Amino acid sequence: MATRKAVIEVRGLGTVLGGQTIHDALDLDVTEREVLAIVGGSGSGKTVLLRELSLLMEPTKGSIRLFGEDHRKLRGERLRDFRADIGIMFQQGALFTGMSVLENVEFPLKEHTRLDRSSRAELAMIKLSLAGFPQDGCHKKPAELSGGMVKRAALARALALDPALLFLDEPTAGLDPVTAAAFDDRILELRDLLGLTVVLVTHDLDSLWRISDRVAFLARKRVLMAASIADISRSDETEIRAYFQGPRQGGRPENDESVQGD
Ligand SMILES: Nc1ncnc2c1ncn2[C@@H]1O[C@H](COP(=O)(O)OP(=O)(O)OP(=O)(O)O)[C@@H](O)[C@H]1O
Repeated sequence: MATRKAVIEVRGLGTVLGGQTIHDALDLDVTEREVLAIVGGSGSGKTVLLRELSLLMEPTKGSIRLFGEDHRKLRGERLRDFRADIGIMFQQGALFTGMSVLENVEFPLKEHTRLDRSSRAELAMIKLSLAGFPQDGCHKKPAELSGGMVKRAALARALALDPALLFLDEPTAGLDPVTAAAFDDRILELRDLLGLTVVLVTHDLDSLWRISDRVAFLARKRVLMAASIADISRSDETEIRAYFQGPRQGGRPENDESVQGD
């Protein structure tokens, strides 16, 4: 099988925020069409890492190569182009509350393309449909939507510019298990259909088993281990054991056949 290209290569990343070291000498690779989940205890720096990988925040040290390009060389127009190739779904959806769902999904198209209004609306409807958002709800405001619908609208907006790379911050948080599983399945379908590379932060163990190809476990300010969820959950590292065998996790069978390898 042909080797897959690296989409993200992180080397020696360091982050200091408010005098506190969050990451130190952190390395991570993500390959094309991979679903990589970032996990770790609260405050281990998952969201900060996601923001750095998605070019929303500059690390203090080290390099992030995206599609082979060093983030430090991305400026002005080039940075704008790169940002357009990245879809981000924030934790609470981060939809504009004063706009309808359709206007929210149209927004990036308005910012980054010269499409006219009707073409924008047409494309936005396609993205909403890809995200599984019901057509008849597209004129609703975010406050009128259920949690699951907010996530789907936010996903549609993240897909607006046909990104190659999709970042999801706790996509299933706050969803009931059935809605969460349906959302996970949608992510996998989109990965296959659109050839996306997906990086997500999650605390949802069901999601980890269902969709991740690999899991990067953050502890001691770095990626302590990056491997399949089956391997990670069997690790002897103290932090990993504590995380997966904590009182709320329940554990998983040794040979869970629903798990798909690389
Ligand atoms: N803008 C900021 N300024 C100062 N400190 C920050 C800033 N953003 C995050 N931090 C700190 O960085 C650390 C890591 O935060 P982060 O949100 O990445 O953690 P996390 O692993 O995503 O946690 P959780 O699972 O609880 O969401 C925390 O101690 C947080 O207080």
